[in-house]
Amino acid sequence: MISVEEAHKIINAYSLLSEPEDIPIANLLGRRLAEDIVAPFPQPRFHNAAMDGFAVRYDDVATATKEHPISLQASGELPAGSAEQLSLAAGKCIPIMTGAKMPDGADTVVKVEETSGFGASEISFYSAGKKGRNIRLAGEEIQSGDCLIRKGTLVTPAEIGTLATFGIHQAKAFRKPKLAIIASGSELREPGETLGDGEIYNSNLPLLSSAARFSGAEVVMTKTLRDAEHEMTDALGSAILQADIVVTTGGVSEGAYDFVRTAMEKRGVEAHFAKVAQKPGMPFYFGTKSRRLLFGLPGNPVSAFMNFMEYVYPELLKFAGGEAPIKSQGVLQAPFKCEKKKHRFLFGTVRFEAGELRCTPTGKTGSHMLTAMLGANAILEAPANDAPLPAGEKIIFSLLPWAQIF
Ligand SMILES: Nc1nc2c(c(=O)[nH]1)N[C@H]1C(S)=C(S)[C@@H](COP(=O)(O)OP(=O)(O)OC[C@H]3O[C@@H](n4cnc5c(N)ncnc54)[C@H](O)[C@@H]3O)O[C@H]1N2
Ligand code: MOO
Repeated sequence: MISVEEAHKIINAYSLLSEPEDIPIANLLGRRLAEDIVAPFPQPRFHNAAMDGFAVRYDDVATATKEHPISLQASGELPAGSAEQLSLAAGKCIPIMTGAKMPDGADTVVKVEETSGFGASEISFYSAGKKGRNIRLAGEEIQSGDCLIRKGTLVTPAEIGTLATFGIHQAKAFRKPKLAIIASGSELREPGETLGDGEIYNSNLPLLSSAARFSGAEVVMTKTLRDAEHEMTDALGSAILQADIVVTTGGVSEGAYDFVRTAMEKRGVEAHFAKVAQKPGMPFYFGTKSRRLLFGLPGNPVSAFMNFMEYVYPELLKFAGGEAPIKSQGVLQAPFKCEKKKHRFLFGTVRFEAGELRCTPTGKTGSHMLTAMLGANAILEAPANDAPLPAGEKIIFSLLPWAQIF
């Protein structure tokens, strides 16, 4: 049996990173970038008007007031998008719209509200504002060649908008992992079916498939098997063909019908460990085969879920160019029952109250008690300890990916 730290160390040594691919901007949301994005031109690209109004030489209107307006002759017009490079002569003004290129010789834009308005050949100016006012200068936001977005960044609407601003219609991004999930257990029936004596519903498949989607992974195969070695060997064979990461639940401990380890061996998977000193989730297999990671999770739903979040979820994120989620610390509001020789994981709640993060563990501690997860927003954890951690002690927690601190 190895420790949680050792299990992480071994899995980390086999972490996968997908090969980058060119992705059009419409499909980039939620992906991690596999390249730095560099500004192909300055932003703004050219000096342009920030207001609809008149391009002027400031000195021509410097003393204008409502009581003593100054009149200038209007010539030409500059709507946004105009390629014309006009030149402003002294004593004149040019009507200009927001976003239009500044004419040569102009140093200020007076907005139309501070004038007699568009449409006449003679314009009265009622105020000049400040020299340089209402002009967006070329490069004031970004210089050509500046790094806009770093490799590894998760693409959100902010990145999509920035790429579009610079006319970038595709970028190199990491592929999302393909995940296969296999549930084994002759006692399992699917929700919607009728239960026979001694049977239970298969909660692990829907539980893990739905959790996986929050990582961005693509679930390419789900299968439920009876406890028969050839069924597991066949399913592993097709999972290895289709998926980057394979997860099984059940059949991984000491029972007479626990075939995961032997089926993995038959498929030529190299085993790295099969037991971790933790509760829940102690029977836990990890193996690798030709750029595939294979996780044999225990059948108990809480155990399967805890191990999925602790070990598999980070690998799904890393495959797609991300990083393992960061754990935080809060203050216990009730005692946390530790295990003497095992690392303990429990569902719990984290609230922000009186300036601190307050953590309360669930009272449902059994690894078959999946309803302990209802209302939980975090997984709390503590290393092996002879006594419970008392209220007031610090406790480590991981926020569930779909939850918030309340
Ligand atoms: N002699 C020993 N027995 C057990 C040990 C042990 O070390 N020695 N470990 C116990 C622990 S801890 C766990 S956890 C379980 C893990 O066992 P398996 O991974 O082999 O899982 P199964 O025996 O197939 O199932 C365990 C439990 O979970 C239920 N189950 C299975 N699959 C599903 C599913 N898809 N949806 C809902 N529930 C599921 C199954 O009916 C069992 O009740 O082993 C202990 N035993
Ligand atoms: O490792 Mo098991 O999950 O304690 O029931």
